[in-house]
Amino acid sequence: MAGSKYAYVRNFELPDPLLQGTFMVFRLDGHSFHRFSDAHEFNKPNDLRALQLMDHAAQDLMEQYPDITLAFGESDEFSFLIRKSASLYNRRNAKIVSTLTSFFTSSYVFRWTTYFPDTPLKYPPSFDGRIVLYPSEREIRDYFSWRQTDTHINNLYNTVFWTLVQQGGESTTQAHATLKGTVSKEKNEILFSRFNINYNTLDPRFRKGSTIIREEIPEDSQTETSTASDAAPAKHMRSRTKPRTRTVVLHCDIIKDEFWVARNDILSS
Ligand SMILES: Nc1nc2c(ncn2[C@@H]2O[C@H](COP(=O)(O)OP(=O)(O)OP(=O)(O)O)[C@@H](O)[C@H]2O)c(=O)[nH]1
Ligand SMILES: [Mg+2]
Repeated sequence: MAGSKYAYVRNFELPDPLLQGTFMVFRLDGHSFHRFSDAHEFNKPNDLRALQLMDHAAQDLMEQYPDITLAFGESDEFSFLIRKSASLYNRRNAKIVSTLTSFFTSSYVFRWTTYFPDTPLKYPPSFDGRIVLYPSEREIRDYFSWRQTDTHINNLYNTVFWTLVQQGGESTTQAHATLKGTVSKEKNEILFSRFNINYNTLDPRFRKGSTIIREEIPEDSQTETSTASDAAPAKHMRSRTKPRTRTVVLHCDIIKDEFWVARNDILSS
């Protein structure tokens, strides 16, 4: 059918392909979550329910998009590694970013009541999203090390800050002043000497963030009701050669070589 006289406006749309053969890192971040966490009374410094909800939305996204091989999340953000060879939406930048951000956001809202049964949503949360391309494995490993180091720095600060306020009776202004200019060692020392808290024994979830990988489901536990990914085709259509996988949340050291050596499939293809 011939286009209308208006159809020429389409020519103003520009292609936005992402370079082939490069790793894509898709990161999303809660918009104004300082306000959102206050409005919904998140526990300070870490709200387990909020973190588990983020993890669940991230798992939903990985189950929807098999090209994602790894995810890492902390606070109100999550990063996803999309394989180099992915042809997802013809590698169109805006299409991938908008669709994945939208899917994650709706999953977050969809599962809200599971984690916050007694806290009605006061307004719709939103997330921003972006993709950064990286040429090689080195940058990918450094990228995830960067995010996990950030988790550590933020969590140590927030832990000491809120301990000074909640257990030390300091005002938030005083706590800021107490921590001003301190290095990690001094923050650890404040926790230990004043509150008898050994930072290294606190829940690794808070110290190390959430790392989500895929693992193969053993053949004998593959049932119709399993929570496996791969947007499961009918059982009789499944390829026998391609094992089904499920996503698993870990709180481990993604910075260490061991993580990558044990899971070389994350960076392959
Ligand atoms: N109390 C509490 N607050 C949290 C938790 N996780 C995230 N937040 C809040 O979310 C904020 C996330 O930081 P940012 O992403 O830098 O800040 P933001 O307000 O979301 O601002 P933009 O991302 O720039 O829109 C933190 O500063 C906290 O205020 C949590 O577990 N407990
Ligand atoms: Mg944010």
